[in-house]
Amino acid sequence: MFTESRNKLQLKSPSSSFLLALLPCQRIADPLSIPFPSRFIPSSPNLRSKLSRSLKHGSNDLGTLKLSILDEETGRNYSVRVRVAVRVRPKNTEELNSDFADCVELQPELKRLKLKKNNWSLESYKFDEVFTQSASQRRVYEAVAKPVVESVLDGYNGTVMAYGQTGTGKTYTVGQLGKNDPSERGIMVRALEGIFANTTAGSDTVTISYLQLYLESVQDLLSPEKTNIPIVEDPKTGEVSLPGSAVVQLNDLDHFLELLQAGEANRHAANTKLNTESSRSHAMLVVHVHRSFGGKKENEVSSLSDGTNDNLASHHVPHILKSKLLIVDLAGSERIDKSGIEGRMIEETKFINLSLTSLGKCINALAENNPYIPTRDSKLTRLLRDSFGGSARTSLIVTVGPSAQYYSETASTILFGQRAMKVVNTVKLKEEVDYESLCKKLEYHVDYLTSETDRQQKLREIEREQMEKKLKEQEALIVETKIFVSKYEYLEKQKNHWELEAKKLLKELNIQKNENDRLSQEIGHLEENFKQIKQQELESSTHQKILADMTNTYQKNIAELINQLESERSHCTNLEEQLSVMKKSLSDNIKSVQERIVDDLARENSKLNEIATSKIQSLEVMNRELLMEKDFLNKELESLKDKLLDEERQRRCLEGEIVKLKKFLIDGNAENGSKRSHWAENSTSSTLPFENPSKSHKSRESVSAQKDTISKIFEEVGLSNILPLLKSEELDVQIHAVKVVANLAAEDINQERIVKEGGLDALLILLEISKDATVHRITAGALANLAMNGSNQSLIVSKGGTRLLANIASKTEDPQTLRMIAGAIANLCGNEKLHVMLKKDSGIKALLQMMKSGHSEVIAQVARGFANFAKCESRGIAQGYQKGKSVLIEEGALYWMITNSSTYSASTRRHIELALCHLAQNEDNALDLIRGGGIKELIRISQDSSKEETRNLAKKALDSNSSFSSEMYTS
Ligand SMILES: Nc1ncnc2c1ncn2[C@@H]1O[C@H](COP(=O)(O)OP(=O)(O)OP(=O)(O)O)[C@@H](O)[C@H]1O
Repeated sequence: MFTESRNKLQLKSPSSSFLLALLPCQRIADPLSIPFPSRFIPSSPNLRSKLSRSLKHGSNDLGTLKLSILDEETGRNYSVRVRVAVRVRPKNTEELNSDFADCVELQPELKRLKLKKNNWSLESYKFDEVFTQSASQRRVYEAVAKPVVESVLDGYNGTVMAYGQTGTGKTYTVGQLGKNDPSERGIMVRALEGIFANTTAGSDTVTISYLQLYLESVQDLLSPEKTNIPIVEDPKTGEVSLPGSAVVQLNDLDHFLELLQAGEANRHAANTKLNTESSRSHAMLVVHVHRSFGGKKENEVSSLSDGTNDNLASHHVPHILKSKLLIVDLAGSERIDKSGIEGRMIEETKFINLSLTSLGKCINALAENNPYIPTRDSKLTRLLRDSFGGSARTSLIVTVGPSAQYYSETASTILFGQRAMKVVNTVKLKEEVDYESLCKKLEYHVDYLTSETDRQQKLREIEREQMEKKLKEQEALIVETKIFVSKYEYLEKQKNHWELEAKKLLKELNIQKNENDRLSQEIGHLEENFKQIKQQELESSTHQKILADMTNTYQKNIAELINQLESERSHCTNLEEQLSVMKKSLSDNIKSVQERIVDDLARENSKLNEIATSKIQSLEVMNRELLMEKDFLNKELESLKDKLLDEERQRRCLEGEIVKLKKFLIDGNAENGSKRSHWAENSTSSTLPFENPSKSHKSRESVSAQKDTISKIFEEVGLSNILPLLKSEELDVQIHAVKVVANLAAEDINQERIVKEGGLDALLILLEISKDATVHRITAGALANLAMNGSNQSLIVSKGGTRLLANIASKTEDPQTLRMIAGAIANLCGNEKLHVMLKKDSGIKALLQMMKSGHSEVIAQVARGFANFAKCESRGIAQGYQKGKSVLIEEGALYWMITNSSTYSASTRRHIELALCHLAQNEDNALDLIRGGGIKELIRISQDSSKEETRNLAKKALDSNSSFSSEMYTS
């Protein structure tokens, strides 16, 4: 349960980075309408210096304390004034029964305390916060100590200290355990609660030491046998440490409560006239916080990676933040005569008053910019050296009693507080690179690339084997084709053979014909002979008988011959018939054989031709492909080898840079340290470091050189190496990579470059495929940042960015993600060329949907989007290239705007008012505005709006729009 709550708190923090990132675009819409979140640092140099100035000149609001966390030069070291609050203790029984009137009067709303000397003399003092007698312990913690604790979690040293006359409530304010009633818990317990809630067990460590300064001897309250512990000042950093004291690593809050109670029991206390439990020593709780970031451990999302500083976190370099929180419960100053003490207690009081006097002297010297600060006069001032005029962020609470009986003590406490308000510290971030984690990360990356190259090589091997197999198949096909060709040649031969056979038959037929002709001629001769014989018969009647016999013989011969002829004829006819049958069958045979052969041959031929051609072609193609593939594979192999060499080179280069950076940091520390020691050595004759322009300039140069080196490393790692990490299978790496890209995208100069190098595409793919809510939130933030750049806007929309953002918005309820998405779409609404696409890709619908989330920051972005959209539309109407009813009205946004124009925060209200006024400039929107009650709103805006420009816009619409005039006249 406990770990869970710690993680939950951590997850909130990264989102705040995008508040900063969104600012430049919001500035375009309406610079004064942007609310400052508590951890927000303005990016505008003017605004920053304005705020810084106002704080230096005594802005007395502890609520705005966080705004002073700005370094106009580096964002890492910065000057901040000691913050002072005053708390008045409720009257005790003695005071309630006494005749003394009150000498203090509070004006909490003005943060003023009036001190009445008598009825005629009254002086008024302004503090950063004043707490009345009824102020709760929680409120005191939140206003005084919480900002310091947050700063400690961010890597800066901090001090919270209570000062006041004895019995005025210092221990109550600081050290109260609240065992039975947690609402009574003092600053120490609440501070540790805050630290535990924002650190991760395992990767972060929290250790404490608890000490008291008694009779100028430092004694360990956790190990009381240790007395006279030496105070050691680091000659390089000036940091104070107590090497002999017990340092206990805390497990949880209960562990701390046990230690605190044990320590309290060892503290010197006594019963005096002014306080039955008067502390006779100054108690100091020292809390050391070490936080690791960017390493291999999970759940490391840090409250620090909020992009407010250009620190190692924003470069995704593993690093450790080391900071120290000092909580001091001073012993009370007292007048020996009034407190009624005696014996050893007089001695104690003298020591207490002496140390407090020397603290007062140091504060006076610092407040008056005195070059000599007498820190060595007492152990108390040596212990607190870093808290006043040093590098810690300090909050002081001064406690006073109400009674006029202690007027002079109260006045002295008030003056102490007033002087402390003039002291300015220069807080410094204590950040170290976690080289071990960084090296591990790089080694992991190299391993990954090596295994990836091996895998690619194996894939190429498999592909090559497959190609060889295909080649073998093609060779088998060629063999098959050759068989087909030889079959074709065999058929060709068959065809020739049958043609020769047909010619032979034709020859035989001709011979038979000639024989027939010869027989016909012979018959003709015989008939001629018969006619001659008959002639002779007529000429010689005597020879008739002979002739008759001869005739008979001849007739017989003729008949025989005729028979013979007949038989020859019939034989001939038979032969002719046979011949014709043969001829026919032969011609049929020849024809069919010829046809079949020709068909077969043609078919086979074309088939074989086709097969052969296609095989040859495919073989050629395959051959070419194989050659190309071989070339490609060779090139791939070469480029992979090159890549590997590049990676190796880059790794070596980074290692070199790390060594350089390490050296640089060591040198830088040494330089800072020597400066510090120089100041320490010369503190009697020189001014304070933050006030010496030349010294502070040097320190700025050193920090900016560090920053340059880190930027250089980043340059060398390069976007091209970071963008592939967006595709990492390791979610942690993916989240860190997208965070780096989002942070880079917050800078104007990076926005076009990220898109050019493929960052936009990578982010859109991530948004589409990732299922992780954190990735969605940071990616949407990165897109919101990129959408600030005009030339990126159309690319985001044309690549489907609006549709993806609308899709995520429809699936999430996380207000931070919705705020990023609404911010991105709001930026796109400021580009009139994209309005049609925004409507088409459901961008306007998504805004309307998100407004239902009810979350004020989301609604503020939605309202800004509507204002941007309406403003562009009204400009288009005025310039004549746009007409018709507003898309916002068509999509149904008007009713919400009219009914909510006076319900939300001031900035949201101003956006809605602006949107309504722009809509009212268009005649085509008039009817909808009238029907929806818009006239009433416009009249209200024209009178009440906090912005003159908006009031004038409303008046202009009401005056110039005839529909409004006639409607107003009628009603
Ligand atoms: N704001 C307060 N509300 C209720 N009781 C208070 C408050 N401030 C102080 N007291 C009570 O007043 C008494 C004196 O307070 P406390 O011991 O904290 O004073 P102190 O300044 O630490 O004194 P000393 O310097 O002598 O140690 C205590 O009984 C304490 O409970």
